[in-house]
Amino acid sequence: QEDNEKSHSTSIAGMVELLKLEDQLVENLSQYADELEQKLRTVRGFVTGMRKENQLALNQTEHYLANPLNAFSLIRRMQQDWTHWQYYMQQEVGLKQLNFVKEMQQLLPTSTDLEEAAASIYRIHSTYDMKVSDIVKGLLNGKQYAVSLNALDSYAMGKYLYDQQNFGYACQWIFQAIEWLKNGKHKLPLPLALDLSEVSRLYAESLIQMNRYADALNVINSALSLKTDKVKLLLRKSEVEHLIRTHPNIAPKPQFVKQVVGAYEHGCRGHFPVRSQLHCVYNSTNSPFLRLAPLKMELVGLDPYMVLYHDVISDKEISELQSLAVPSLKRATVFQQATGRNTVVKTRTSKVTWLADGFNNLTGVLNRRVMDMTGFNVVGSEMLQVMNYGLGGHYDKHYDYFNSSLATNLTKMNGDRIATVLFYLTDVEQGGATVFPNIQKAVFPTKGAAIIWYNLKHDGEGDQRTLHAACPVIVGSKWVCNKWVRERQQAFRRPCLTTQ
Ligand SMILES: O=C(O)CCC(=O)C(=O)O
Ligand SMILES: [Fe+2]
Repeated sequence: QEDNEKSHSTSIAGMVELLKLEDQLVENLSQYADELEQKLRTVRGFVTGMRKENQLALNQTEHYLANPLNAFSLIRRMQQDWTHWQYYMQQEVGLKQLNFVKEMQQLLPTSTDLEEAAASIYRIHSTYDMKVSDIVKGLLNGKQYAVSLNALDSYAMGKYLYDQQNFGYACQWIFQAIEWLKNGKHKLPLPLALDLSEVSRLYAESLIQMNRYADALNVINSALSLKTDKVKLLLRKSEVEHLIRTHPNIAPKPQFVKQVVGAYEHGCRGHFPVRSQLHCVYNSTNSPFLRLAPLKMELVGLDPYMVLYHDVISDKEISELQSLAVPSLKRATVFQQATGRNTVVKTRTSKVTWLADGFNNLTGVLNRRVMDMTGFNVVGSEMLQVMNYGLGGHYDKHYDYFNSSLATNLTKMNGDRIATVLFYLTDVEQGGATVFPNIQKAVFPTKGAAIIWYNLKHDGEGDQRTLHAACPVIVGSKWVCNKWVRERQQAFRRPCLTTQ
């Protein structure tokens, strides 16, 4: 992915500018309609008058022309007026609006944006085991929304999956597009009209890819019975008939790539054992401050050490963090051991910004709170990272610690990431859990909470049980803020809670 790609779909907050742009484009099209209407009204007005005069004359031709005023006027208007009309008709209407649309093209989402958006819908679909027929109707993970997808949306999904050679799922989406088009109720307006024969052809191609030649032939035949462009269909039809003759006993390929439902998916779907609420305590010991203002702490696990604090960041602090972050959100990257560089990857779709410790009062306050919660010193740790997920936003399974044998200079200086502190800045309506598939723990975001875990074992080696992921968001704008606490400063601080 190019650096200049905006990656529109990877953050909900970042997509707000698209809505504003859409507003401008709709207003522009409305002005275009006004201009057309203005011209139309002028023309219609004249036609009425001209036709009246002309009809009057035609009913009594010689009598009409016998009058010198009529004769003169006829000559005059025929000599002059039609030249004016010719120029008037030639004048282009709405040039200004046309230029505006041309100018805005560079700000519109690219084909890469559309692919990413389609990949995200597919990710939601497969991670949560939904049905395409439900999704198009706005039924997401068992919850009905007043939203649906039209034929163009479904076709775009089908086309994307076809290009990904994911033919079984492509078929499901294309089928929905065909149903939509056949159901005459929803007619798409002309400039956007979808050609049913084109859609049927893609459906047939997907079936052919799955060796379902007879089904493909049925689709082609049914498309041929419609008033559509038939040439390509007829050509393909004879080829499919040939395939059927030459492969009479071919077995259809399995409709779907076998998807292993692993611990990760189970966690995302909320199928891990529920945490017992028994381990809820007030922490008033980590720092002198906590003696005055104890924090609600829920023990998630002892080994690896993992706690969930409730109500540790206020709504006011959250909105300040968000407004600080919005202007500088950039697509998140992941450090690649192979190249030693941070790179945009498909496995992490969100936008982030970093806030230096001394950025303002709030960053100072939050860093002190991290110290209170963890008992760790944050000097030499990483900056606060504020993150907003987008459409189907996720972060695939990963460790937060570095691979120590390939340590970077930064790691060497301040040590590895001994602990992760993850503030949840929003609730997430559906999806978006943080899951630890190796230890069967899942935490669903609650606004104001923060989860903390240790990434390293006592010997400083990475603890593989901390493998974790951010599940795809289904519905919601998920905001988090994290702090990676580095090892170097913590020589005497690691609390004795962990036993090893
Ligand atoms: O957003 C989440 O739930 C987890 C984020 C995460 O693991 C990370 O940013 O390293
Ligand atoms: Fe992480």
